[in-house]
Amino acid sequence: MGKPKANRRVSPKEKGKRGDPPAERAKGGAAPRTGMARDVGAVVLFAAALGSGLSLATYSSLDAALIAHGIAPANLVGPVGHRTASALYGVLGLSALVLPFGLGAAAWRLFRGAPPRITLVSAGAYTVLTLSVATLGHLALAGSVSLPFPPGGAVGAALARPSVHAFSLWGSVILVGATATVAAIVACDLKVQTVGAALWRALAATAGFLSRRLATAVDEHRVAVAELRAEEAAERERRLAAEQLAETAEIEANGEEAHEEARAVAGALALEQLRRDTFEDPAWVEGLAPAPEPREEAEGAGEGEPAAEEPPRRRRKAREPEKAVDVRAELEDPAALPVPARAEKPEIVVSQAMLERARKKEKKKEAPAFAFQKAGDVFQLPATDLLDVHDEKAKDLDTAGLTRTAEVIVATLAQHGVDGTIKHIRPGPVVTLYEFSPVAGVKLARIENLDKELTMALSATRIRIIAPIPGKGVVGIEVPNRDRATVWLRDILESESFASAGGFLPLGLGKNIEGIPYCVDLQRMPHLLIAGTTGSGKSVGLNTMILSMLFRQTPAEVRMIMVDPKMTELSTYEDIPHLLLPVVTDPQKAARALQWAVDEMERRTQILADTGSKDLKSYNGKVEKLRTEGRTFEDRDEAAPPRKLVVVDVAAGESEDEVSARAASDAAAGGGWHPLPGEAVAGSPEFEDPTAPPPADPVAARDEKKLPQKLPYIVVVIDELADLMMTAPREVEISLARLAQKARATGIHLIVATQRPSTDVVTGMIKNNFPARITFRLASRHDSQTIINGPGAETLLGDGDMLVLTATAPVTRVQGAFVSEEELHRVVGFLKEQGKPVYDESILKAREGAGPGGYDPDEDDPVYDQAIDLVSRMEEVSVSKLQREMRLGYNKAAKIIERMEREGIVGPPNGVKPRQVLIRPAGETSAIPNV
Ligand SMILES: Nc1ncnc2c1ncn2[C@@H]1O[C@H](COP(=O)(O)OP(=O)(O)OP(=O)(O)O)[C@@H](O)[C@H]1O
Repeated sequence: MGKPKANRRVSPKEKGKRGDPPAERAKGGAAPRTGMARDVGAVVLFAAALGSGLSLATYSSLDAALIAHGIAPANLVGPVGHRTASALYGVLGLSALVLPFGLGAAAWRLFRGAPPRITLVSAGAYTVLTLSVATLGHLALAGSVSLPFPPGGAVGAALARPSVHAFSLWGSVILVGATATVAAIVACDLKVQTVGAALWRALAATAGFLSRRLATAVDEHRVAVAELRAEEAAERERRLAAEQLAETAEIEANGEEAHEEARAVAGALALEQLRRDTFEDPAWVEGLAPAPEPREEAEGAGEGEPAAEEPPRRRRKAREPEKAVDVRAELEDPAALPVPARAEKPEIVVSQAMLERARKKEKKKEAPAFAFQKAGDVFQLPATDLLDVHDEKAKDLDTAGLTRTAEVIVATLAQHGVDGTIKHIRPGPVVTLYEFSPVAGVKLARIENLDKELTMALSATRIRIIAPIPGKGVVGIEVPNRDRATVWLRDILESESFASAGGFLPLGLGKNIEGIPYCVDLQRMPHLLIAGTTGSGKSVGLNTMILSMLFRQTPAEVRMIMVDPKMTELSTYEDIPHLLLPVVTDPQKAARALQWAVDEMERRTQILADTGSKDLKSYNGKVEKLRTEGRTFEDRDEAAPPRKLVVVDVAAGESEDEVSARAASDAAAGGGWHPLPGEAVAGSPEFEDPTAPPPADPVAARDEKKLPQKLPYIVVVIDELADLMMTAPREVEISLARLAQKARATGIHLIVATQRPSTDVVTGMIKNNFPARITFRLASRHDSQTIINGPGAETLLGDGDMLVLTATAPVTRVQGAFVSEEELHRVVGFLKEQGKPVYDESILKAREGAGPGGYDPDEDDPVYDQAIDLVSRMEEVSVSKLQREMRLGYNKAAKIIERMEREGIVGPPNGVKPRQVLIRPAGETSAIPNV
């Protein structure tokens, strides 16, 4: 019988092959059939899903009538589809739509070979899901939407009723909603977290989308509002600018009444600012309310006095949305609105000069063409008609732009911790000055250090900060105008400032920043040092200065020496009758010319001392008087001999009468007062007036020659000191220093220009002796320091923008006058037609031992021997005669004459006459008893 079957262990393989129980075998044999049934089931379910889906989706209640009349219904699945859908909707309501999805999902599972058990669970879950959705449909939509079937169907209605009864509506919704969710999870085999995460993502995406849409909408709205406001503000500013310009002019004309008007305009501007502030706040939508008309605002502002404490409070108020309505109310009633201090607009102070620009044209026609022109005997001064006419229409003042710039300045400074206000704006032709008052405690250096920030904020090329403006207690911020006006030389020369500028040598420099003509008197300065980088307007400036003098003075009154080593600028003046020398271009010769000027200064000093004249003006005054009387200095001295102090030696028994008699005999012997050390007071030949007509009567001319002659002023103009300093630094430096120290009284003045203000050119000695300086734009702050003892020149704009420093006034900014080449040539041509210059070129010849002043002829001096040889052949000699004959400097000639006097070769000084020569050349018999 073998082993019992129960004890035998069988491998699973074997189980399958031969040990399978009948049931398992039957199962294994049915597998192919099961697979087929599943596939068939899947297809059937898919077809049912599709059919039901199409039936439901294309359901229409009207189809019933169509079908009744034998017409094909709209339902895609035909009358059957319509009826099926109608039944499903009727029973299940909207939840009928779950059915096709459920059938489709089941078909999909069968296709994938999922176990039928799971499919059954899923089917159960779907059923529950369908029922709960039907109930929810009824709970949520019954009575509120119009559908051709009950939203929850018959089933939904049936289930909802007891549920509502038990849990009321919200309880039922929660309960049925939870049931539906669970059913969906089971039916779709989903995890709670997955569903939660999906829901959360959906919510987040929806929220993000909505917030983006909202932000875009707000931005678009804000931009639209801002554009609207900008247009509104621009229009208002245009109107205000036009009104204010007219009113500013009226202020000047109508005094008090116009002042009220100005206040009204200021109030209107302040109100506008407040409106802007309000509008930019969160309450901006409210701010769209139309602004009150400026006229009304002005009236309101005019009634309320500015309240210093108002602005912060008012701003805060405007920023509280719930109070924005109040602000609007105030805006609509400007009469109730005090003008806040913050919104107080700076006063635009338009100088009379600027206002007159518009009226100038008419005025000019009324005025004489050349008010100060004086008719010389022969020489005719040039008329300003030689210069071009520039009737440029004065541009309207951009008050809105000026105010805006002031706001930017205040805001930028505040941004960097410097609070304050701008009270006055002073527009000028080229720059506008904003006067900034910082609050107490602000260090001015901080403001100065913010120049770059301000320059950037104002989009300016350069700005200049004057901290503080001397005598004003405010900080000046000079901002270049967008449109620079040109200052024409003709306007300056025709201005009252120039006509009334006192002094002999007025220089029409240009206009100050308020547009007022700015003229200085070279005689008072009394010398001028000018610096400026190339292209800064230095040469044009020199031309306007030279022309100012040429328009004013004849060659008999002013002579010039021009030194132009660059051989560019001053050569234009070649051959005008005012020149003492051809324009000097050789630096060596320039050094000699300077030395000559020093000698001439010494000579003049002596003349002034001997004629008892304080300065050249007083000397020329005396000469003029003597000439009208037909007398000389000698005649004058005889007519009114000087009082002489005599000492009575009482101790020696001398009486007053004896002493007087002794003094009288001394005087008779030539020991009396002598005005000149042997010099002829009459002008040296080089100072003869080249434009004077030839004398009609030679006898009268000879008598006339005996009369003293006036001495002209001498102006030495050097364009490029650096070139001279490279050639003969020591000589030039000493000459310039000596002239600068002493030449003023003698009528010799210097204008020295350089583009290199380094300390090897403008040495300490030169600088110290030139207290008056002008600087055009310089390369660095350091250079500026050298010239005007402080910064500023490096921030100038070029094109004639300059700073003027005099010994008596603080640094003044001036826009230099402009004169074109053509104008210059016209004037020079006119002058040349008047006469030719008389040059004394011996001035430029090299002199031996021509060192300034220190010469003292010793025993073996060959020059002294030559001088004795020369003098012995003369009857009379004077220092200047010896000077000319031997081409010596004045000092050297004077020293030689003094030694000759000591040695008995020439006589003592003889009033204004030359000295008598007391020797004869070797071999000749002397006619003079004491030789
Ligand atoms: N006062 C002015 N107003 C308007 N423009 C001016 C004025 N001065 C000078 N300019 C302009 O600047 C240019 C240069 O001026 P200028 O020749 O005087 O400079 P510079 O300092 O003498 O230079 P350089 O040393 O190279 O000769 C002029 O051609 C002119 O266009």
